[in-house]
Amino acid sequence: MDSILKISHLGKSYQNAGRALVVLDDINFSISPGSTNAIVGPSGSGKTTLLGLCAGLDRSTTGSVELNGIALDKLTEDERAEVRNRNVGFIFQNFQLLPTLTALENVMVPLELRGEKNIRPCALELLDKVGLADRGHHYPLQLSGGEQQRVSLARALSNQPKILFADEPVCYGDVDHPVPGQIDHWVS
Ligand SMILES: Nc1ncnc2c1ncn2[C@@H]1O[C@H](COP(=O)(O)OP(=O)(O)OP(=O)(O)O)[C@@H](O)[C@H]1O
Repeated sequence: MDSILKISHLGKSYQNAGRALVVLDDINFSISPGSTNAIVGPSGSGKTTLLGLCAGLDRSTTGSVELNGIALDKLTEDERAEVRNRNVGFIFQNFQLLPTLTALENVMVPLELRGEKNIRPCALELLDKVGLADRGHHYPLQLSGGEQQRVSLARALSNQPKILFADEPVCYGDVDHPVPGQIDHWVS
């Protein structure tokens, strides 16, 4: 496969109080398998919007997204969710951890939703990979920003994604715990 992600003539507008705000207009690029890529731009330029479209979290206004050979624009919401489930890991800018669940439980949620077995040891192994095996019983608010981000990374890796999207991945540095080498494609 030439590209794991192919974006063609992508556009996105939001409607605010009856007025259209054009955030993305005619965006074109491809991401090669095995590569690490960064999307860089000023605040408000549309990076989060673009990542959401690439990951199939949202629909574009114009153009197309092809993820791992699948044209997302032609799919229903449920079909897109299934494609995300099988292909995508996503680390949100604000991590989106569930505040009433512990770090371990947060990582267990997607495993449980997929009906997997042995979810506790599996989630513990993922937390171990990001250096947080001993913090599984902590709630998100009891963790630092970088630790919360690593819990979010562990959760994002739980479906062994083919492509990992990370919104603002460098706001917390951690040289001791780089992203595990199992990820083939990394977009941030
Ligand atoms: N759901 C929405 N409805 C209306 N406007 C939105 C929505 N989401 C984003 N926008 C607008 O789209 C623009 C791009 O937002 P986006 O979050 O993609 O930018 P960004 O480059 O990720 O910004 P930052 O670096 O500050 O996080 C902003 O002006 C924002 O106000």
